[in-house]
Amino acid sequence: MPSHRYRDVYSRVQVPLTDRDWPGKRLTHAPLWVPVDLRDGNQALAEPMDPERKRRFFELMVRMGYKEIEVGYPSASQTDYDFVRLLAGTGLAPEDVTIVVFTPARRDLIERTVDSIRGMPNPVVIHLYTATAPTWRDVVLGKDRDELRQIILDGGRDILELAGALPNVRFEFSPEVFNLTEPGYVLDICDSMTELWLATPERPVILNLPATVEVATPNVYADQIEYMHRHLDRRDSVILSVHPHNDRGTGVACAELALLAGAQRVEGCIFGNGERTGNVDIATLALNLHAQGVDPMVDFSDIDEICRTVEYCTRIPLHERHPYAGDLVHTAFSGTHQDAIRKGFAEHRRRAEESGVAESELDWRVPYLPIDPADIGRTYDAVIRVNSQSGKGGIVHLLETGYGITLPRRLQIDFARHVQHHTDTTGTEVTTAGLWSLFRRTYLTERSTVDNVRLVGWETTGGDTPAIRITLTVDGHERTSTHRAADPIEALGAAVNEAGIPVEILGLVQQSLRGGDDGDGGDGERALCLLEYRTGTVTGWAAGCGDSAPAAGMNAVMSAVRRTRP
Ligand SMILES: CC(=O)SCCNC(=O)CCNC(=O)[C@H](O)C(C)(C)COP(=O)(O)OP(=O)(O)OC[C@H]1O[C@@H](n2cnc3c(N)ncnc32)[C@H](O)[C@@H]1OP(=O)(O)O
Ligand SMILES: CC(C)C(=O)C(=O)O
Ligand SMILES: [Mg+2]
Repeated sequence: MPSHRYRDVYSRVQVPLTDRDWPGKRLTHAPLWVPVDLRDGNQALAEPMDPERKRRFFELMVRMGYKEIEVGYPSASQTDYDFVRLLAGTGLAPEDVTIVVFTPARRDLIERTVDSIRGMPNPVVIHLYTATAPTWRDVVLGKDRDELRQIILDGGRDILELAGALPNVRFEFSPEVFNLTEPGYVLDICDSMTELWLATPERPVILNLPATVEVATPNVYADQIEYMHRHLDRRDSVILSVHPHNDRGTGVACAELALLAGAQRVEGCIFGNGERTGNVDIATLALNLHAQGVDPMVDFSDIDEICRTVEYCTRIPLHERHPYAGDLVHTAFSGTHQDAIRKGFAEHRRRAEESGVAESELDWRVPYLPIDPADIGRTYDAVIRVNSQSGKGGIVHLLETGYGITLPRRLQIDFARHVQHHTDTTGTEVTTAGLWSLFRRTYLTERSTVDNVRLVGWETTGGDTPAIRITLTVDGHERTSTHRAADPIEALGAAVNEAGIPVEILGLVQQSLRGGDDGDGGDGERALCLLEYRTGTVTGWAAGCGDSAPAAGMNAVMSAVRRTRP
């Protein structure tokens, strides 16, 4: 790799701190969130959102409880301008939602931006940006440090002149590429802006410090933010905001460390759409807080609705492994994880019963699931799925949740071998219904075509000492025998032994069958008998279904008989 072409961040920008407080800090409350999906996210789409998509996205963010939303770059396109006008002219934005509009430092574009917000009943933030880093100054803008400072201050003055008197308007400044800008230079510009805009605690100025292109490990960004936090003038009149991108895949970490370092506000996109590798994902950030016991102050209780809307509006599908929200992130395929999750669920239910606290309110400690999927509106249906990586725990979980069957441990081990063979052979996942069907094919052989032993019928005979009469056909010959037995299952066992079939019943478990995907065990069967038997030195398992426990038991014995005869 031609890695020599790149320089480490320390030789590109001075990292201003040698001692720092942020490593000892903790996240204890949610920051101010500002979704920028309708501006930064939107400008990164191959097909920017049409008005209907913008509106749907906006309504979603309002429903979720965001109180400050960047809605567009009104001087960039008619769609963006019209959307801001729509908000100004309708009650689409609740009165407690602040509308942010974005503009470069160019008077004509600032004028258009201020035009767009006229009559807006909501609080408004006008967000001015200009890149400040050396490469941008030299290569893009062709300005030296002083000239650029002048452009920014001129832009700030234009905004003040055109919108300063509007009582509902506040100001935001972003030194784009803050993370590659000399700390002293960017600090001076930021202080000049808060002075120009007369920042006060009552009308604070937002200073938003972007990692426009992520270039360093998150600790470097945290140092840069802490430096600003410590040195900014009028600190109590500044809302310190961060805006990480995700070029190194560490946008979330940058935002979290920046919050430790003194940031109060985070701009990003729900699920992290945005230029290149995206803006920081504010859904992940919020749910990270939730998973630490901190209320994110945004409602993610219907994550599927959020996913559907974001996917529709951006036309970008969410990855199946996307933190918290992907289709597979609450699913375990691997055996030991499934085993742990199943035990965790059982412990959770038990603790809820014992404590009288609702399962949805109880402390969460199910292994491998960082949060309860139910918190974000997911069911437990897909938590465990079975393939060749799975073990008995997962298989048992699916049969338990799908059909209400609890397999005895030795049968779990026996059946897991059959499932393993099946999944290894097919190379595919097996569903709950598929497991049940495999279980039936393996253990319920009462309807086998190899029908050389059949139970014709049985009845209880009266008298002082009741007995049970069993009629069988064995290899085409009918034979009837009477047995003093506690129940018909024991009698049938004795009858088959007398017929020369050496099946010894070692034990049996009766269970009720609950509806699975196909409604019940099959053919209206409501009872299941699981039976362990021995023939010679070999032990095995058989099962029988029926509309009653005795019927299921008799069928289980016949399954065992047939399993011993080829
Ligand atoms: C990191 C970010 O996300 S920043 C936001 C980026 N978003 C967008 O660019 C989306 C919307 N942008 C647009 O629609 C257009 O770029 C417009 C309407 C703003 C401007 O369009 P145009 O006038 O055609 O200019 P163009 O797109 O080529 O922009 C480059 C010009 O803007 C200047 N410029 C770039 N940023 C800024 C800024 N913040 N303030 C002032 N001027 C700037 C450049 O120096 C360049 O000027 P030059 O033409 O004199 O060399
Ligand atoms: C806040 C602006 C300038 C931005 O989107 C960025 O720097 O990434
Ligand atoms: Mg950005």
